[in-house]
Amino acid sequence: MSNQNTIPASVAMLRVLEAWGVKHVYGYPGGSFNSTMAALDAEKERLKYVQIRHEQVGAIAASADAKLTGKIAVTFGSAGPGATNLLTGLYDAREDHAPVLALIGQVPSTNMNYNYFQEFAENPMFEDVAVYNRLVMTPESLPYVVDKAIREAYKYSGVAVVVIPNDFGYVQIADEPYTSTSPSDMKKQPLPSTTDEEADHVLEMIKQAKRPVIHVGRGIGAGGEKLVELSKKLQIPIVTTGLAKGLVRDDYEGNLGFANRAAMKAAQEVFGVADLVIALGADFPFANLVYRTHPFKFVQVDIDRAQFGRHHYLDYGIWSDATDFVEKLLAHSEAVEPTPFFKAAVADNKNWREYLDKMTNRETDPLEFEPIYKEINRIAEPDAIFSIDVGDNIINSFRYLDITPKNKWTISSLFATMGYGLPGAIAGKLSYPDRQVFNISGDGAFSMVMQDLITEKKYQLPVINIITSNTTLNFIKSEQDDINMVQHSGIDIEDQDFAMIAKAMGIESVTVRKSSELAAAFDQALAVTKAGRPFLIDAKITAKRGLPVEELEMKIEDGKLTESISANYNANHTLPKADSVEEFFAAYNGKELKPLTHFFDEAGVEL
Ligand SMILES: CC(=O)OP(=O)(O)O
Repeated sequence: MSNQNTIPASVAMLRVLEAWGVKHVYGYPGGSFNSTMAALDAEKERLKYVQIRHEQVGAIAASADAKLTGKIAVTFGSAGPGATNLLTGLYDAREDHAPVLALIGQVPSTNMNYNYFQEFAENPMFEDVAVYNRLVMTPESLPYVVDKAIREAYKYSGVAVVVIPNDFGYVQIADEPYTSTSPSDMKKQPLPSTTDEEADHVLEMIKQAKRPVIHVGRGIGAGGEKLVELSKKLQIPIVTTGLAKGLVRDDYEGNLGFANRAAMKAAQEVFGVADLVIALGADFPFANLVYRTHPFKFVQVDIDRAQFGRHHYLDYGIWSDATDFVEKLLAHSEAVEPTPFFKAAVADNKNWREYLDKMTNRETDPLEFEPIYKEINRIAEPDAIFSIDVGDNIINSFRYLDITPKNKWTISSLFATMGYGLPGAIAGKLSYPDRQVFNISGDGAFSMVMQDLITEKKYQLPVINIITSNTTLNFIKSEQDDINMVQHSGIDIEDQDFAMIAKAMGIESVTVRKSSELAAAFDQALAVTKAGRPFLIDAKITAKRGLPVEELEMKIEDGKLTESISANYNANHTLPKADSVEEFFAAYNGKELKPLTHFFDEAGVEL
């Protein structure tokens, strides 16, 4: 090595990240991470260190970054609490299949196994969350292990963990590239496709069905328009999973939206009468609730055969890319005459979407949540990025936010990590500095991470933060309602003046209490963020529940459809009582809403 240039092992490691196109890393320093901190300083022209104020925020930001970009995102924490604080964000990444690299500080190798300050066996803790989980054993292997970790994170769309004894980072090693990234690394795997026989088999099943429904997930990718074509051609309504929102355009009359808890009425009702469900690139975590309500034939199309039968026993499984499946069905099928069932589904959908429009256009004093979404939609640019926190905003944004494939939006879908909105928005703005970014958070979720508003200030990230604040964990309150808890418990939270908190951090802000104040607040948010500064709107809303369409139950017996409200709903002591479906709708401002039975009768659907 004598006549060869050398560099610190930690610098060699960061150069591996740079070679993989990493532009920033999220973390907070600690003594056991100082060799990497020194390297981050040395490499600061090429790799930005983003100083978050809690490791959990860094790990969630990395998860959101990877979900938004599809590329490896990096976070770090030092030994002990720095490492343990990362876990929640790393699980978030694991559950949503995001490639994330976590660099973990460890005490110097010379002190390991002496119960040294902040020392603990870190790898066992990360065993469950990680697809790759290694302790670096020599300084020379540090950059290699990190390169391998990135490859594994990409391969398995998961979390790779590298634990680094601090002293190794200081050791001079040969100045070599340590990675050989090439365009091939980013090549997409060839996707499985649908055979002619499979397409014909499913078309035959569709012909035999009276009420087929397509349940599409994000596996449809860019194939939304093709799916719309198929839906029209075969007269099959589309129900989406939450994550497929925006992939099939909302203004298509046959797109009923999503079923179950965060649901649209027509989707819930039509799903409730389906006799054939085609799950298309969909991993639906509420399948146990929705798929098991009544018998139907089930076709599953997925690029991962290991998913077959995961949510429902299969009548027919096709190992295929979703869009390829749609294209094959288009090529093999003849157009179907308009069917009464499809007509009824479309009319039901129209009735519901008109109700949603009405709800956003109302004047409300005190403020209710729906008009806020009207304002967001008004000022949102066509390619805006939305980071939405866990809680009612998930349901409400599914229902009320206008999203097209030009937008990006990110949520914590399977892990449902409260405190996701703010870190997600930080990631959005760092990775897409030219795009408008919204953070939409409830007061409970926001206050779990609000110290990191200062990060928006520090890096001048012009995020529009909207805090829907009702001093209640409203989503959890609904869950308590749904199990008829006699007394709500633990869901009241103290009011906080978030606008004042923002101001104390040097961030401009405003408090809104009625809908007539919204337009001015959102205009101000637009002006301030266009000038390159973050803004916060503290929207003091009521703690009302949106119409819980998941309480609607369909039954077909003796050739007759009946629709009712679940017995559970009416046993509830806190929600508005309703003796009929019509009364139920009226209790939620929906006098004009009609049950599916009405649309079946109108269209002459024969059962
Ligand atoms: C988790 C939760 O209940 O959040 P929200 O109050 O925003 O619905």
